[in-house]
Amino acid sequence: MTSREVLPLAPETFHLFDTTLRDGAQQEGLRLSVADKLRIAGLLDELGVSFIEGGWPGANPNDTAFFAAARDQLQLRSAHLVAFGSTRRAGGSAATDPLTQALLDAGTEYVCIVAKSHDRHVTDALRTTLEENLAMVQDTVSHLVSQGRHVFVDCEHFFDGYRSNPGYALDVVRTAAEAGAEVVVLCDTNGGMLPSQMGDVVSAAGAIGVDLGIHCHNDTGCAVANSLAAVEAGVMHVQGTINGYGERTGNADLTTVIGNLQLKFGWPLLSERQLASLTRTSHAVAEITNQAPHARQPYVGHSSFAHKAGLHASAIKVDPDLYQHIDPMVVGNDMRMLISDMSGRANIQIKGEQLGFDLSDRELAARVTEAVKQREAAGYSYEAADASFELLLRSQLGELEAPFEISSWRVLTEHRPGEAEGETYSEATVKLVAQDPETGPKRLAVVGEGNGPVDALDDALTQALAPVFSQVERFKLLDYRVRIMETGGTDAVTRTLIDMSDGSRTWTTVGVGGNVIESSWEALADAYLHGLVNGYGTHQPKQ
Ligand SMILES: CC(=O)SCCNC(=O)CCNC(=O)[C@H](O)C(C)(C)COP(=O)(O)OP(=O)(O)OC[C@H]1O[C@@H](n2cnc3c(N)ncnc32)[C@H](O)[C@@H]1OP(=O)(O)O
Ligand SMILES: CC(=O)C(=O)O
Repeated sequence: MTSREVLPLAPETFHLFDTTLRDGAQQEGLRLSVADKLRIAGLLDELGVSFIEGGWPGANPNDTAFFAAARDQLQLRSAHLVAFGSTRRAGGSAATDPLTQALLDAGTEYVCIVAKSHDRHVTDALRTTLEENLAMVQDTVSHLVSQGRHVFVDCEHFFDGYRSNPGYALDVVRTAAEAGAEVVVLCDTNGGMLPSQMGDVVSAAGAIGVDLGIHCHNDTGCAVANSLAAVEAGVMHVQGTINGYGERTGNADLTTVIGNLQLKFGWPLLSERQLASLTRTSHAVAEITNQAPHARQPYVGHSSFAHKAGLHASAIKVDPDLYQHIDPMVVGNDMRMLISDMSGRANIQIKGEQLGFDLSDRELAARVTEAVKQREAAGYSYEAADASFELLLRSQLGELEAPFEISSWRVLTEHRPGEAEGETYSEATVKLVAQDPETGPKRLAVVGEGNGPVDALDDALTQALAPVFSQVERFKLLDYRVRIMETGGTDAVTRTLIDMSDGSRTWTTVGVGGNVIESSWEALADAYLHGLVNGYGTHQPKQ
């Protein structure tokens, strides 16, 4: 881990400003209810951000209701809630502007208003004069200050505005500062900047002598880098969103910004405990917003500390720092070792150790590595299927005492004309021998039903095993993924991955076959085998 002191600024006066609930909610496909917003605000407060921008009161009933609910229900420990709005309408007065009043009615101590700072936006979008826009900034900020609010001003399109008319863009910053804004935030609204272009512009605004903030969008893929460049140029307030949610390509991802400020700049912005909640917060917010987590997200992604290549694993075995820029635990993440055809002995040894097996014997590790490579060549993929890898390992070690053996299975699917649209129905027969721990081998033959062949096989397998292993009734098939693939030659093979759960843990198996039923059956049978071998579904699972 490298850490360096970047700035003379005191970290304790630095603002981490989260706008997930306002700009994050501007993302396509993202919709937050009042309850969602309250939950996310609670998570952000626990994480330790300084400000939580909650939305635009008066712009829509949901945001207005959020601020009303926040007043009654939200008890923030350290963060301040911020209401967002804009400068008053052209030609009006802040004192009588309905949206400015709604901002005050939100009842927050802090407000953030967006102001135009690009001359062409003033003349073409606002359709007013440059002087009137300055008057709008002055009037709105001073009115809000006179009503006891701490005011931040977002200078929209500041960087494009500075390129078009630097004097005017700076006049907007100066006007906001003179009217009482505590922080003037330079916004890369179109997200078109590059890190090397930030410093000079930020320094020019800094010469005005007001505290500056930065708000970057990610249209060049540089939102985080641009934010850090602005911090290096002297801003003391960074705006961003959890997981980089936001309009178009999103905002600066605050999880990455925090990781970098704390672990690379060496600023203790969050406590150790708060920093260790970064991954959990990112995933919890993804869950609430119903967005799939981004596996390769820096610091907090599922793959951020996942190692696949054999050479990497062999060095990691000596010292994990050799292939990791930080200790993943610091941000609440974890190192994962992936098993694949790119594995060498070291991957297998580390993974085996994590699963509780001693693979220190080089020959044994080499034999398992070879078995993995052979099976991967045949179409198996162990990267996501830890449970199948564990079964392979047990079998290679001669430690697999199978609690059941399949004698045969069969599945039929038929279409039955019904009263309306008819129905498709599947029936499966499974014959097996279960090793009853008390009475010995027991031969069982069962017919299962389902709305599809895999469902019917699952039903039959559960029914067949349940008389001997009642815990299988807690096993539930959670997810089922099929992929048709070519392997070396001309024949296609089908690979199936199955996620199974017993309610408290989830495991994944892989099956491969010449058709979808065959591969599904292998993954399904292995999922039951893995669950039983490990004692899942019982109250006291084997360790
Ligand atoms: C860069 C950003 O992301 S800023 C945040 C943007 N977020 C949003 O727009 C989401 C919430 N917005 C809304 O619900 C609506 O746009 C509202 C309620 C704010 C306004 O709705 P409407 O009154 O129907 O106006 P509409 O959205 O069509 O146009 C915006 C108006 O605000 C004006 N306006 C735009 N920016 C500003 C500003 N900084 N200060 C004052 N007025 C502004 C526009 O000129 C336009 O005026 P017009 O009605 O005279 O044409
Ligand atoms: C204010 C804001 O969201 C922007 O300029 O992008």
